[in-house]
Amino acid sequence: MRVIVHGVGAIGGTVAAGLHRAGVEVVGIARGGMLAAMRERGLRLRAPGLDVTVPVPVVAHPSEIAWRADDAVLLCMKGQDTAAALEDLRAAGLADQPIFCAQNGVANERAALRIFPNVHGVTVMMPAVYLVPGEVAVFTEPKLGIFDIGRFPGGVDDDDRRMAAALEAGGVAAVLREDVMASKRGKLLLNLNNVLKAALGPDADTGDLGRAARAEAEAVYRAAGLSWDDPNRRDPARDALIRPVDDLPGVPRAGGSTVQSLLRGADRVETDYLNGEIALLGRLHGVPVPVNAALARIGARLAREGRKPGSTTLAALTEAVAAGG
Ligand SMILES: NC(=O)C1=CN([C@@H]2O[C@H](COP(=O)(O)OP(=O)(O)OC[C@H]3O[C@@H](n4cnc5c(N)ncnc54)[C@H](OP(=O)(O)O)[C@@H]3O)[C@@H](O)[C@H]2O)C=CC1
Ligand SMILES: CC(C)(CO)C(=O)C(=O)O
Repeated sequence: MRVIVHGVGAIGGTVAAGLHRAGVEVVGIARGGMLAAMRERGLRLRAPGLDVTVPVPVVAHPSEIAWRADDAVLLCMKGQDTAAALEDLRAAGLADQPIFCAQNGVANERAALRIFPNVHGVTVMMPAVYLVPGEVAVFTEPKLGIFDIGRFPGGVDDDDRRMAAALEAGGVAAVLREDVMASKRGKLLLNLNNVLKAALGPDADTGDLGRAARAEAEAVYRAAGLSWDDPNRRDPARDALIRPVDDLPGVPRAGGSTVQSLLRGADRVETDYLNGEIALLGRLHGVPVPVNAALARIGARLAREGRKPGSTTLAALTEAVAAGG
C-alpha cells in the first residue's frame, strides 16, 4: 500500500514522517509554506525522544500523482477544506482506491461517499502541532497517536487492515473498529470544546458552556438513534499507548487544532463541522441546539475577525452565546 497523505499539517505531517521513516511508501499533498519547506528541507518531526527530518516526497496537487491501484488516501485537512480536496481527487482520476478520513467530526465520510465508493473513518487521537512550515510536533508517548479505523458506514475490510498495519509500522497505534463512527461521535463530544478554547485560550476552563454543548450533543445523538463511545471512559491498555507529555524541549505547545488555526491567522475554522454538526443534527431531529448553534456562529466570527486565542472571557462568551452568538 502506498499512502497519499492529503493535507500535510499537524496530523498529516506527523503521520507522513512516521510512515516514511518506517519505510512505508508515502507521498504528501501539501500547499503554501509547508509545500515549499518540504521541497527545500524535508519534513521535521519532533516527539518525546525523537527529532528527525525526513525527505517525504511531496506534490502540490493530486493531478501530479500517477495513481496506482494500491494507493490509499489519508485525508488530513480540516473539515472546511474537504469538499475542495475531494473535487481535486476526482479530477485527478481517483476511482475506487480507499479514502480514509483522518479528521475530526463526522461529516467528511459522508461527503467522500457521495463521490467515491470506498470510504473509511479514522478517529484521530494525536495531540499534534503545526509549528512552522516544514515542522510538526506531537506531544505523546510511546506511540505518536492512536487511530480507530473502520469502513464507512460500518464494518472492517482488508483496506482497513492494510492501513492499520502501515500505521503501526509508522509508530501510530491502530485499532480496527466495526462501528468506527460511534468512536468518531464520541470524539466529537470532546471537540465541541475546540471553539471554546479558541475563544478563551488553550488553558481556560470552559465551564458550564462546555457542559451545555455536550449535553445538547448527547440529546441530539439520542433523538437521532446514534450510538457513541464515552470519550471519558478510561482504558488502561489504550492510555498506556498514548501518554500525554506537557513539554518537548524547545517546542511550544500551542493547543488544539482550532486554537492553532487562529494562531496561524486562518480566515475559516472547523467549527461548522464540530458544533455545527450538532446544530445540523438537532435541526434535523427537532432537538433544541442553541449553544452549539451560537458557538458555530462565534467560531466563524473569530476567524473572520482575525482574533487570536484568548481574546474573550468566559463571562463575555456566556453572554454572547445567550444572545445567539
Ligand atoms: N492537531 C491536532 O492535535 C488534532 C487534529 N485533529 C483533526 O485532524 C484534522 C487535521 O487537523 P490538523 O492537522 O491540526 O490541521 P492543519 O491545519 O495543521 O493541517 C492541515 C493542512 O492541510 C492543508 N490543506 C488543506 N486543504 C488542502 C488541499 N486541498 N491540498 C493540500 N493541502 C491542503 C492545510 O493548508 P492551509 O494551512 O493552507 O489551510 C494545512 O496545512 C482536523 O480534522 C482536526 O480537527 C484531530 C486530533 C488532533
Ligand atoms: C482532542 C484535541 C483537542 C487534541 O488535540 C483535538 O482533537 C483537536 O486538537 O482538535
